[in-house]
Amino acid sequence: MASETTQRREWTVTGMDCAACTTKVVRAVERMPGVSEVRVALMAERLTLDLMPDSTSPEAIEGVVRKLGFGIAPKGQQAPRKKAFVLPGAVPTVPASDEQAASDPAAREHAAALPDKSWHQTAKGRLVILTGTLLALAWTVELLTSSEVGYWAFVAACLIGVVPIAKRAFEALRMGQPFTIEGLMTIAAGGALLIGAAEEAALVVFLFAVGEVLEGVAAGKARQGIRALANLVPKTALLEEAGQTRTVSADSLEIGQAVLVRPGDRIPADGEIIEGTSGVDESPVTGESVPRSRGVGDAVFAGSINTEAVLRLRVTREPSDNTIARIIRLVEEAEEARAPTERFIDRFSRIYMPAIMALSALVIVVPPLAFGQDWTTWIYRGLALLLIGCPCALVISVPASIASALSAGARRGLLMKGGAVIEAAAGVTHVVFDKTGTLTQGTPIVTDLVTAPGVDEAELLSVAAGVEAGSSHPLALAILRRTKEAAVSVPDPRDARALPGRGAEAIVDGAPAWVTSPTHAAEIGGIDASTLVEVAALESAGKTVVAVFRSGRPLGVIAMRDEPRSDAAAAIGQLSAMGLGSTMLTGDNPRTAAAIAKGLRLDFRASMMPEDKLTAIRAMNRDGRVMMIGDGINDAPALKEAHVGIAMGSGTDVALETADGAILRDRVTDAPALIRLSRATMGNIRQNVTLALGLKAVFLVTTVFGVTGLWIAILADTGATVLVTLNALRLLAFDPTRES
Ligand SMILES: Nc1ncnc2c1ncn2[C@@H]1O[C@H](COP(=O)(O)OP(=O)(O)OP(=O)(O)O)[C@@H](O)[C@H]1O
Ligand SMILES: [Zn+2]
Repeated sequence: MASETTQRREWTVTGMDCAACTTKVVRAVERMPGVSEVRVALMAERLTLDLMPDSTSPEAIEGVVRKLGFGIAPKGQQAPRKKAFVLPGAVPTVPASDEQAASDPAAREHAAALPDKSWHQTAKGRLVILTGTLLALAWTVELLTSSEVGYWAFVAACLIGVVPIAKRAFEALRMGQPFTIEGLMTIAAGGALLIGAAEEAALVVFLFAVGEVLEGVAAGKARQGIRALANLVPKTALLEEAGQTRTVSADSLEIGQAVLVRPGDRIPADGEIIEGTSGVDESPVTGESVPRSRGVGDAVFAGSINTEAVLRLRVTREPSDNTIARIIRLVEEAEEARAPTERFIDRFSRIYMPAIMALSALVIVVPPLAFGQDWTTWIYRGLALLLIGCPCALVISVPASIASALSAGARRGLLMKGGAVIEAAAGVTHVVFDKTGTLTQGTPIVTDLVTAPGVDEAELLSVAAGVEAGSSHPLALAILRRTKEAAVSVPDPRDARALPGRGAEAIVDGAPAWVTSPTHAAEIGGIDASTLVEVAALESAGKTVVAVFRSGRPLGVIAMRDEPRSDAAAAIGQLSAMGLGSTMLTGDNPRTAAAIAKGLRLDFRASMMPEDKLTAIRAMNRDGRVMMIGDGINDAPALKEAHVGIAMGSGTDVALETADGAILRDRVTDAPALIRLSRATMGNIRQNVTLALGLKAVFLVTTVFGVTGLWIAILADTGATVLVTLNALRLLAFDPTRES
C-alpha cells in the first residue's frame, strides 16, 4: 500500500506494443527499492508508481525502462526534471505550428522528448531497415557468388540483426525475466545457425522486426481514438482583456477570464456564457450532434462548436480540469480497471510461454533419443515451436478490444470505467431506473392547485414556496417556478429542513409549515376525505401531489407533472427486446408511479425511501445482475450497490467520480446502447481469444509434424497480433445506438 511518505510519479512510455512489453516494464521497475504500486497502461502509454523519497531516483527508473528498449519521459509537470530528455538516436522536433508547445516550457520538453515519429524513425523501425538490408545483401551475394559464400553472408546478416534483440533479452534477463519474446527469438536464431539454417535464421530475424513495427502501428491506431478527443479542444483562444482582444494559447486560460468565441469556432474552455445566444454543438462531450440553443448563464464545454453567433464567456474551469480533459483521463485510467477475462488471459499467458519452451525441449530431445530420429530435423522443429511460444497476440487480444470500446463509447457520450465495467455491463440481467430525472425530464410543472376553504392560491403558493425556498428538490423547484410566475412573493423561512423521501419543513412567517407527500400528511394534520378523493384522481393521472400545512392546518394540495422523456418508452422496449427486464424505483406514491409505468410498460416499486432503494437493489442483485441508472446526485449509494451503476445526464460532475459509468446525453436509449456496446466488446474479445489461441494451436500442430517451419511460425505470431488488433479496431466503428 502507498504510505503517506511515498510520492506518486507518472511517465509517458513509448514503444510498448503488446502486454508482454508492459509486463516487462512492470517487472523490471517493481524490483527497484522504494517502488510500489507500479501500473502500466498500454493504450495510454503511461507508467505510474509510488516512490519513497531517498530511495530509487526517477532517473534510475527511466534508465531501466530505456534499457529495455522503450522511450520514457515524465508526464506533465508532475515530475520535475533538471536536464532535458532526448530519446537515444531520435531527432527532437518541436512542431513550429504548435504555439502551445512553443510557449509552454513543460509542453515543449514533452514534445521534444516524445515526438510523433513515423515508423522508420523508431528503434524498431531501424531494426527492420537494418535486417532487411542485410538480408537483401546476403541474397545478392549468394546470387553473384557461390552458395558457400552466400551461406556466410546469411550468417552475418542474422548475427548482426539479432544483436539488438539479444541485448534486450539480456537486459530483461538481468532484471529477473527469463521468458521474453526477445529471448525466444535469440535462442531460435542461434539454434537455427547451429543446424545450418542460416538463410531462414536471417529471414526470421527480419520478419520479427517487421512484426514488431506492425504491432506498433496497430496499437497506435487504437490509441488515436482517444487522442482525437483531446484534439477537439482548440489550441488558441481569443482572450478579452482591458477592452482588447488577443490570441492566447488555450492552455494558458485562467478561471474568471473572458473569451470571445466566433461562430464556427470551437469553444476553448469550460465556461459560462455572459453575452450572446447561439446554437452549440456539444458532440465532443455528449456525443449529441444536434446543436442546442445556449444563452446567458448557460454552461458550455470546451471542444463544443459554436454554430451561429458570437458568444462571450467567462472561463469556469482550468484547462487541465475541463470536462473533456476529465473524460480523457477517465478513459485512460479505465484501462487499469481490468476485466476478469483480461486477468485470466494474463495468468494463462504467463504459464504459456514456459510451457511451450518445455514442450519445445521435449520435441528436440525425445524423438532422437527415444526413437533414433534425425537430430537436425527435430532441433529445427523444436526451434520453430519456440517461436509459437510468443503470447503477444493472446495478451493484446483483450486490452485492444477494451481500448477501442472505451473510445468508441466516449465519442458517443457513453463512459465506462474500464474493462471490469464493460464485462459486468455485458452480463446484466435486469435494469433498474430511478424515476425523477432519469425516466422523466426531472423538471415537473405545477398543473393543479387545490385550496382548502378560506385559503386562496396565492397564500397556498406563498407558504409552500417559503418552505421550499432553500431546497433543490425537483418538486421544490417546480413550486418556486410557479410562485414566481404568479408574482407571489416568497417569505423568508427559518430552520428549513428536508425530510428525505417525505417532504420539507420550515418556520414561515413565524408559524411552522410543511410540504409533504399525502401519505405522510396524516402525521401532521391529515387531509379531509373530499380532498383525498381529488388527490387520488390527480395521482391516477400520473401527477405528483404534495400537501401544504401551516400550524398543523391543511392549506391545500399542489399537483405537478413530470413528463417522461420522449425516448423512455423506446428504451424500455429495446431493453426488453434484448431480453432484459426493467424496473422503475421511485419515492413517489404508487398511483402516480403506476400511471407513469403503464405508459412506459415497465415494472415499478413506489413509496420508496432512499434506504428502501438500496435494499431493493441488494435483493435484486441476489437473483441476477442489476444495472442501476440514476442521476447520480441523490442516488449515489444505490448506484454503488448495483452490479453496475450508471449515472445519467450532464449532472455528471459528481457522477463521473462515484458511478461505474455515465451516460452524458439525456437519453434513456443510451442505456440499451451502453449494454449493446459492452456485449459487442465481449463478443469481440471472444473472437480475438479464439483467433489467437486457434492460430497458435494450428501452428503448434503443423510445426511438430514438420509441415511449417521457422519463418511461418514467426509470421503466424505477428499475423495473429495484427489480426487481433485490427479486429478490435472494428469496435471503433460500432454503432451502439443501432438496434440489431
Ligand atoms: N422537497 C420536497 N418538497 C415536496 N415534497 C417532497 C420533497 N421531498 C420529498 N417530497 C415528497 O416525498 C416523495 C418522495 O421523494 P423522493 O425525493 O424520495 O423521491 P423523488 O426524488 O421525488 O422521486 P424518485 O424516487 O422517482 O427520484 C415525493 O414524491 C414527494 O411527495
Ligand atoms: Zn510484444
